[in-house]
Amino acid sequence: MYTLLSGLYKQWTTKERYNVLVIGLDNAGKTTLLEKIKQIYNHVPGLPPEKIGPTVGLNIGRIVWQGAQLCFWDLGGQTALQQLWDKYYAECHGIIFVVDSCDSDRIKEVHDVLAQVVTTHDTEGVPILMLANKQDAPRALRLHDIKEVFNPLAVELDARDSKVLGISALCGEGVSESVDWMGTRLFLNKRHRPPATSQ
Ligand SMILES: Nc1nc2c(ncn2[C@@H]2O[C@H](COP(=O)(O)OP(=O)(O)OP(=O)(O)O)[C@@H](O)[C@H]2O)c(=O)[nH]1
Ligand SMILES: [Mg+2]
Repeated sequence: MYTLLSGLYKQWTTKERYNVLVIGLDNAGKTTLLEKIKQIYNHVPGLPPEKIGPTVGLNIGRIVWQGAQLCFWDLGGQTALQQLWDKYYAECHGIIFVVDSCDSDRIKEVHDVLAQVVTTHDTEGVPILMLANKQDAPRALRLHDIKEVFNPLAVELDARDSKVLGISALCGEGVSESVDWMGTRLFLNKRHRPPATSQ
């Protein structure tokens, strides 16, 4: 009886877990986004923006979305730290690539870094969401211009689910739409990248 009950309990409380990698150049707003996601879904205050410094290690945030656990891995974007990203590719179920829409000088760099990510074998078939962040700033490039950066990558992106969305991680604009898009794609891609389980 005990075994049966504990088995049932385990079944009820076990959740599918999906890992979402949050990457992009330094200063793009990845950690700000993670804090906003935690704030919206976990109803916790989140770190104030002025307390967020450049990421050197890994920040992890977990939320429950439609009964599944989404585990966000926010990595540092500085050039030297980008070498660490590929250690996480094989284990991630989705990728959020954050772009600083205010930094038009680094748009070519954004393209080159993203090109590397999408042409790496371990990210094959993984849904990828590109977020044009800082859309609240008056000098931000508009979504249309940012999309042009991704057009040359269309062939690589074609074989997977991908989307470009404009957001403001600081204000929260577009953040839950981004999580919804990613969550839906993680479920749809389940056969290709099965979720882990966690209690
Ligand atoms: N205006 C505006 N500023 C933002 C937004 N998101 C982030 N920032 C600012 O951009 C700067 C960098 O934000 P972070 O979240 O630390 O950037 P990051 O991508 O995590 O940077 P690394 O950890 O170095 O890779 C901070 O000054 C943020 O306040 C946004 O949506 N709008
Ligand atoms: Mg960071």
